[in-house]
Amino acid sequence: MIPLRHIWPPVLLFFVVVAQWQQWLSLDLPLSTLLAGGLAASAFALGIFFKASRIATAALLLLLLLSGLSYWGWSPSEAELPFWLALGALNVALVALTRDRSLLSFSGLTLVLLLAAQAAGIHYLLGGCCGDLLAARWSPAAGLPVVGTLLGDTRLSDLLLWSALASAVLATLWHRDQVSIGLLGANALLAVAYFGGGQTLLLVTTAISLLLVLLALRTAYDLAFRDELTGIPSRRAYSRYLLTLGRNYSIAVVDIDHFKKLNDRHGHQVGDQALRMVASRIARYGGGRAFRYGGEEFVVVMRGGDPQRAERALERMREKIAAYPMKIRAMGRPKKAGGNARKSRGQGGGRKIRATVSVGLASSGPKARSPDQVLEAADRALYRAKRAGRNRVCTAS
Ligand SMILES: Nc1nc2c(ncn2[C@@H]2O[C@H](COP(=O)(O)OP(=O)(O)OP(=O)(O)O)[C@@H](O)[C@H]2O)c(=O)[nH]1
Repeated sequence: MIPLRHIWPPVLLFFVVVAQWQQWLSLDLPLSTLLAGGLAASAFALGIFFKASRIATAALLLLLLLSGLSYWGWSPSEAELPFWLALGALNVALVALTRDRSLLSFSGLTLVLLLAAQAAGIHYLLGGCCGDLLAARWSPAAGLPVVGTLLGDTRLSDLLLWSALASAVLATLWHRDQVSIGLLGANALLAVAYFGGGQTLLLVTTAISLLLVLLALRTAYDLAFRDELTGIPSRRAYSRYLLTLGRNYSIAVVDIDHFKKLNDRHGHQVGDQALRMVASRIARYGGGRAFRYGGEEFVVVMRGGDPQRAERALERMREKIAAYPMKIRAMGRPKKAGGNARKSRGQGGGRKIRATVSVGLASSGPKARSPDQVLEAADRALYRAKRAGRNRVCTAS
């Protein structure tokens, strides 16, 4: 039986689409509104499917804004609109600071409920006791000569917007990933609507919806084609890349030497650290497109049939890896811990170790025509490099 959580995103999407369609027929909504709504709904559904709660929540906020403006007849005043835009931007930025999880989990649903309660509560307060707050102006830097002139009078919504932008920058520095950069972009676009007023709103919401869809697709691409540990393209990406090759190319197989020993001596975490270090150097100096083929094995594909050039690049890469003193952050638990495993944890942090690689290189030609044959020849060359003492590059004859 299909679990419930797999059913409700398409059902929700279906209702959103039907609602759009009905609205289109009955109210003659402009195509631009339908486009913005459709894109936001797609970003929401994709965010749910890929457990990208940051994208899904931002899309949900956008859907709420669009639904309010198009279906529920909400028409905020000139003082209200900037406030809601700035509050929306702050919420997007705060969500950008969180870690991705499923929006259908307990914490994800709690987040959605909190956002809904916040919107309802603030709407109620603005309609009742606190509407004057929107028009209030402060001079937070009064008395400070230069800063005071720069900041001038500040509204509540200004404060919210600056806090939103600062939080979005913080989220980008914290996560250093494309989703947080994308959400910073969404915040910048909201700032455009904030300063541009109601006329820019539809254009901005469409642009943000499109941005969220692209971010969701990029997330899906990375899930499929990027190696999670090292961040470089995976074996699946390698298979795809082969489809783009012409007649002349070289393939190198790179294998870390005595990696089992490194794992046993220093623990799996240090092994992972070494894999990341080696992967980044292969990607940088390998002279072609680098992929993690599996385990401690990498593949570099070089276009053009110049084996000498390929060999020079690989030789330089090998030297760079061998010369790099890798600082052990904190020693993990060795596999063969023996006695007290706890004692060994946390030791060795700050110590430096070095890893070396062996490389087998082969190029396309009369002997090896298909990529599989070239890879096989590179594998045999790698075997020779290992037998000859490791930490070297061998070329297929
Ligand atoms: N830390 C870590 N280890 C891995 C990973 N994938 C594979 N390994 C380890 O890589 C090791 C591969 O060992 P071997 O194939 O025997 O090769 P080796 O010790 O490098 O020996 P040579 O290739 O002959 O120099 C095994 O111990 C695997 O457990 C990973 O993602 N992380």
